[in-house]
Amino acid sequence: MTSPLPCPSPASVLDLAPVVPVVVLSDPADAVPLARALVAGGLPAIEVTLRTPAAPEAIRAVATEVPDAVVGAGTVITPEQVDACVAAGARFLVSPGWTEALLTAMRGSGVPFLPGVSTTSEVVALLERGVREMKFFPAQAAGGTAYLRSLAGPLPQARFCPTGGIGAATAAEYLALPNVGCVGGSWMVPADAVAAGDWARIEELARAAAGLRGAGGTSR
Ligand SMILES: O=C(O)C(=O)C[C@H](O)[C@H](O)COP(=O)(O)O
Repeated sequence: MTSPLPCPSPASVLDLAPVVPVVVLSDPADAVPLARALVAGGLPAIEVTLRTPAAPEAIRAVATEVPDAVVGAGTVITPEQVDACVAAGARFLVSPGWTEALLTAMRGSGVPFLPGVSTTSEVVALLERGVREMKFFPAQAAGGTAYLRSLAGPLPQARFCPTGGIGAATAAEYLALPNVGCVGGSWMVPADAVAAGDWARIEELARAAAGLRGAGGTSR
C-alpha cells in the first residue's frame, strides 16, 4: 500500500530532522495546532503514537491540514496498524520493537520505517534482513549513549533514533554520536501544555530542541 498523499515519503526517517517529537494525543482536535507549533519551532517530523484511540484521526488531520509537517505513526506493533496508519496518511512508521510479521508489513507499506531494538542481537538480526535504520528503545534504560557508542565499533552500518528517557539536557550527547541520525522524545510536548492548549510554549520548546544539532555535534 502506498501513501494516499501527493507529497512523497521521505527516503529516511533518520535524516528528516535531528529531533522527532513523540506525541500522545487524547483529543484529535489538538493535532493540527500542535503540529503547527512544532513546525513553527523547526521540528517538521512528528511521531503520533498509537497509544490513544485519537491517533488515526490525529494523523489524518495533520497529513491533510499541515502540509509542512511530516507526520508518522509510533507504537506500531501489528501489521493491521501498519495498513491503518498509512491509509490515514502516515509518512513513516516507528515501532518500539519488532517481529518478522511486523517487519514484513512495514517493508510492504511503501513508507520508511524504524523497527525498535534494545540489544545487539536484535541489531544484527535486522542487519541480516537488510535493515540498517532502527529505533533504539528505551534508550536511557537500555544503556544510553555508552551502549550506542559501543555498538558503533563492531556495527557501524547500523544507525539509530534513540528514544525513551531523553530530554533537553541529554539529547545533544546522543546527537554527537556517529551512529545516531536523530533522537525522539516527548520533552518538547509536555502533557500539561497540550491540555492547556499552550501552543506558544510548545513552539518555544521545539525551537530549543531544533537547535540541538549545532550545539551537540555534527557527525552522522
Ligand atoms: O510509544 C512508543 O512507541 C514508544 O516506543 C515509547 C516512546 O517513544 C517513548 O516513550 C517516548 O519517550 P519519552 O521521551 O521518554 O516520553
